Amino acid sequence: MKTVRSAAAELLQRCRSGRAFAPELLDQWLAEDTVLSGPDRRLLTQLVCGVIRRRATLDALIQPLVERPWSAVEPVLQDLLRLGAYQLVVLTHIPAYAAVDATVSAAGELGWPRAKGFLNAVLRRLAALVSEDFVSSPAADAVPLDESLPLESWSADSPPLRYRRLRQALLPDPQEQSLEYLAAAFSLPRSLVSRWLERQGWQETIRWAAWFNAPPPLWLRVQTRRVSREAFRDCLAAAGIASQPGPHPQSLYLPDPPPVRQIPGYAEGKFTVQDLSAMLVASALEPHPGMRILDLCAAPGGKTTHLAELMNDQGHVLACDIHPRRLETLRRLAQRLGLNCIEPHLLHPQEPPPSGPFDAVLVDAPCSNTGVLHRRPEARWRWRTQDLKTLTRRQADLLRQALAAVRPGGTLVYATCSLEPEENERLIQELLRAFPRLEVEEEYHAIPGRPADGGYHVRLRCR
Ligand SMILES: C[S@@+](CC[C@H](N)C(=O)[O-])C[C@H]1O[C@@H](n2cnc3c(N)ncnc32)[C@H](O)[C@@H]1O
Repeated sequence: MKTVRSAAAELLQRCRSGRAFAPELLDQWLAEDTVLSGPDRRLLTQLVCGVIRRRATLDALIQPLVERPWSAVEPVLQDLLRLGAYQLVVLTHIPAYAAVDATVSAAGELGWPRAKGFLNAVLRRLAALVSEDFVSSPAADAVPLDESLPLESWSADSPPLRYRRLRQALLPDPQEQSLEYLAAAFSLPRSLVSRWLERQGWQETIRWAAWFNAPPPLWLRVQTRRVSREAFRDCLAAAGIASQPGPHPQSLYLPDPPPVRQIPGYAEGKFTVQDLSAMLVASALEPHPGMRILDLCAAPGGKTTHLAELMNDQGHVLACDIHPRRLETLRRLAQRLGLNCIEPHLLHPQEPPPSGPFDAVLVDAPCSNTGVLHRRPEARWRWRTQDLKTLTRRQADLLRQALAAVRPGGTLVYATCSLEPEENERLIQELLRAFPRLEVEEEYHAIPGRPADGGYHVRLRCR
C-alpha cells in the first residue's frame, strides 16, 4: 500500500520524465486510487503541486545543508528532501516530527532504505532552523507560505500574506537584492520576475507571485439553460457546499469544494469547471442562436461549450484543434453538457482550417501561460524569454488564418492566458497596422487575483 509521501515522490518522479503534467497525473492517480482518505487525497495534491511550484525556494533552503554537490544527489532523493522541506517550511498543519518521519519512511517504500540516514540528517538540520513565528513582510529569514486567502483579499494592493521566520537568513536580502529575493522566496524564474518588476513594481509583483503559489480557486460555470444559478446554489447548499456568485451571470465561486465529480449535477451536465476570467472570453464574442462560429484552438473545450450554451445549442460551432486526445476530452465534455451544435475537427499540423466564411472566429491561442501559473505547476519552469518569439509567430499565424475565415462585418476574438504584452496588446497593435479594416471593440486585461486568473482578450470587428 502506498503512503501519501511515497505516492507524492512517485508522481514527482513521473512528472520529471516530462511526458505528462502534474494535474493530469494526479487526476489519473486519484481516479484509480481506492485507499487514500479524503484529507490524504488533498494532501497528495498539495504536496505534488506545491513541491513543483516551490522548487526554487526549497532548493535554496536545502542545498546549504547538504554536504555534497546537489548534482551528486540522486533525483529521487532530491524529490524526497523537497517534499520534507515543503512540509516543514511552507505548510503549517503538519508537525515537524511527522513531516520528517513520514518522508524518511517513504525512502524505504521507494527502494532507497540506505538513504534514510542521509534524508533524516538533512531534514532534521532544516527542522532546527524553522521557527513557529510568522511575519507579514519579506526578509532574508522569511519564507512566504502558500496559504489560501479569502478571494476578496487578493484584490487588495497588499493582501495579508504570512511569511515563516527562519532562525537563520537563508534567502537573499530583499532590500539589497530584490530580484533575487523574489525569485528564490516565491520560486519564479529570474527573467520572469525581472519583467514583472520592471513593468509594475515591487508590491504588485509580490501580489502576483503569492497568488500564483496559493492553491488555485475553483469556479463553476452553471449551465443556465438547464438550471438557474440561484436554483443550483440551493442544490449546493442542500449538499452542504458553500458558493458565492461572481460577476459573470453563470459564475459561482466555491471556497471549499469537494472533488468535482462529487458536486451535485455533474453527471447531468448542470455545470462545468471554468475560471471566471475564461468565462468572459466566450461572452465577449457575443454569440447568439443560429450563428456559424469557428473555434480555432478549441480543446479541451471550455470556451467551445460556453459558446454553444450561449447560442442555446442552435447554430454551428466548428471546434478545431491539432491535439487528438484533448479533442476527445472536448467531445466528452460536449456530451456531458448535452450540446449538439459542436462539431469537433482534428486539424493536422500545417493544415489550414476549413474555409469560411464564419460569422465569428475565436482564437484562444497557445501561449506562455503566465496568467495561470498556479493551475499549471510546471509552467513557470518552462518559461524562457526567448520562446516568446516562437509563440508570437504562431499566434500571428493563427490570427491570419482567423482573418481569412471570418466574413466581412464578422467578429474575431483573440484570447490568451498570458500576462506578457508581446503575446497580447502588442501583437494586436501589429495586426491593426497590417489590417487597417480591423477595429477594436473591446479589450480586457484580466489581472491575477482581481478576482480571478490572469489573461487577455480583445474583440475585433472585421469591416
Ligand atoms: C489555450 S488552449 C485552448 C483552450 C480551449 N479554448 C478551452 O477553452 O478549453 C490552446 C489550444 O490550441 C491548440 N493548438 C496549438 N496550435 C494550433 C494550431 N496551429 N491550430 C489549431 N489548434 C492549435 C492546442 O492543442 C491547445 O489545445
